[in-house]
Amino acid sequence: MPTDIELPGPIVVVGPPGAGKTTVGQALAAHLGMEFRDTDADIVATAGKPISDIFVDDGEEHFRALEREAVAVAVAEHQGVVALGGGAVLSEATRALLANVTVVYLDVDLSEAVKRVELDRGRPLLAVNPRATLRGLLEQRRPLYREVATLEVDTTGREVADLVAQISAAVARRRVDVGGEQPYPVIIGPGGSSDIIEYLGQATRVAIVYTASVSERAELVARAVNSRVAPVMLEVPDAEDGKTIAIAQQCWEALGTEGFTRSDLIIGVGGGAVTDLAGFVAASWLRGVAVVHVPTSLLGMVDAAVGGKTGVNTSAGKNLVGAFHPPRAVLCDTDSLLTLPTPDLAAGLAEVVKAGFISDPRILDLIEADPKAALDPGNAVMAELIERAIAVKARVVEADLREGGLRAILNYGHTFAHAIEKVENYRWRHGDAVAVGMVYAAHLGALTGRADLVERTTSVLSALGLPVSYQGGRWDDLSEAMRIDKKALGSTLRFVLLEDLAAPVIVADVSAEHRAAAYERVSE
Ligand SMILES: NC(=O)c1ccc[n+]([C@@H]2O[C@H](COP(=O)([O-])OP(=O)(O)OC[C@H]3O[C@@H](n4cnc5c(N)ncnc54)[C@H](O)[C@@H]3O)[C@@H](O)[C@H]2O)c1
Ligand SMILES: O=C(O)C(=O)C[C@@H](O)[C@H](O)[C@H](O)COP(=O)(O)O
Repeated sequence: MPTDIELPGPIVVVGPPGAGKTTVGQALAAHLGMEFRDTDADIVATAGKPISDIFVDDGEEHFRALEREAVAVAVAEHQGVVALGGGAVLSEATRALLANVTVVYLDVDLSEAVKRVELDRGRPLLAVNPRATLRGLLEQRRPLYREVATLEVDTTGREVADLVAQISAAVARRRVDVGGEQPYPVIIGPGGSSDIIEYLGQATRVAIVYTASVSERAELVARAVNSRVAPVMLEVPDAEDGKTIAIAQQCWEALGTEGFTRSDLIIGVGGGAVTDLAGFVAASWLRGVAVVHVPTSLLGMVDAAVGGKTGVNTSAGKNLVGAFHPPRAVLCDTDSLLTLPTPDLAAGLAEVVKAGFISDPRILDLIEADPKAALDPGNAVMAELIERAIAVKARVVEADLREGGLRAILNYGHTFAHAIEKVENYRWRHGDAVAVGMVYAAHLGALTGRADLVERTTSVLSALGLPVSYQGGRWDDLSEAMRIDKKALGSTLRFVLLEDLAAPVIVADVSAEHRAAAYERVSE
């Protein structure tokens, strides 16, 4: 995948002897393409003798002072992975050096720690009776490791590769570049929203559009912005209630009052509804000011905030008023996902599944292998899914921003989904509607002689707890709602169907009989 890894500074690895700081630290550094550094090795180089000799000749206190100095230098200079000696956290001054650093605490249970250190007898504090000594060390130091840790990982009985995948997903930021006429980065990873300061440009005024549900996230962004400009906070109604022309109008009024000019900036902090609205306000104010999206929902990260489609709903249908307006950057702070309710995580995964069917079947394999992991924001599987889905969208929108052709494939399942949303007065989650819409499209595909992906579609969506059917007896309303679809040409409806997995086509000749028959099959 065409992605880079960005680190928010060095990653420091701490933990007791036998936890695997060197082995895991080196493997993590290799995986991230970074350098590995070990403060014990730095101390040996500075002192010109082995650590055991420093303990014997100069005493532990002297060693801790050398260690403090080595940690201070490493944290200030190094951008890779730094492993500290097991006792480094004993010094309060050393712990203070770790206050604003990403620290991974590797833990291990006593028996496995004993086994591991018995293979490595060169440790001064473990020369005699390692089991009792280790037990004492673990009891004394565990609270101190926890005090400095950003992430705690139990290494007992686990493979190094598995640990590396978990840690890198949890601490490293990834980047997907969206190319095309107006390129921009999508940054993915924990804590990413604080990067906002890099994307303020020349702005002397900044407006943050957000909903009450994510006020803490908006506050974090506001604090970061505030070091340059005091932002105007524009709280809007939640979800689709905020995606209206009336709310856009209120935002325009606020921008007018604040005297927003073309060099100023709008930031959307929230789910897809907020980023669609904020993007539309930015696209229309003075015919276009910059917008940075900080999506807080999974669906916002993998789809809505990326690609430059912005808009609001009207009484005639979903997203019928809008503009193509690419953002300056998209900051996917995956810490946000920790507060997102599971049904909203699942709804976001519906768009990820879509990316799997239209372009990247590895997504489907990953979800089918472990649907629970796919729904777990702390799991490396979810991190990989986010990145893969964004990469699919990036490759499509950079080739066809204004949906002249290819981009329509991103609408797979959406003709029926948007009809459900309209008929349900926008009270259905978008992702839930897309799930049912994909089952409908799979039936249409099978009915029209293409690949039969109905079983795979329903099973992968059901595994995520997503709906796969819709109530019967609503065909007239639904087919009326489907008439106003942005893919339609004149009175001809066009559907995205799959010739096969990852082989989408845009089809204009789906008969009324097939459309109605697919509804019968998807209805409960
Ligand atoms: N522009 C595009 O390309 C594009 C693509 C896909 C979807 N969309 C649009 O995106 C919208 C759907 O996005 P969505 O699923 O994010 O819905 P949403 O914006 O309505 O958010 C869903 C719910 O989650 C809450 N929420 C968001 N982040 C949270 C967090 N971190 N913690 C707790 N609660 C949180 C919201 O307040 C809301 O109640 C639809 O309007 C859809 O049309 C646009
Ligand atoms: O980005 C696109 O293009 C998409 O179609 C992505 C869809 O997942 C998304 O729901 C989008 O908002 C639908 O666009 P619309 O043009 O059908 O309103």
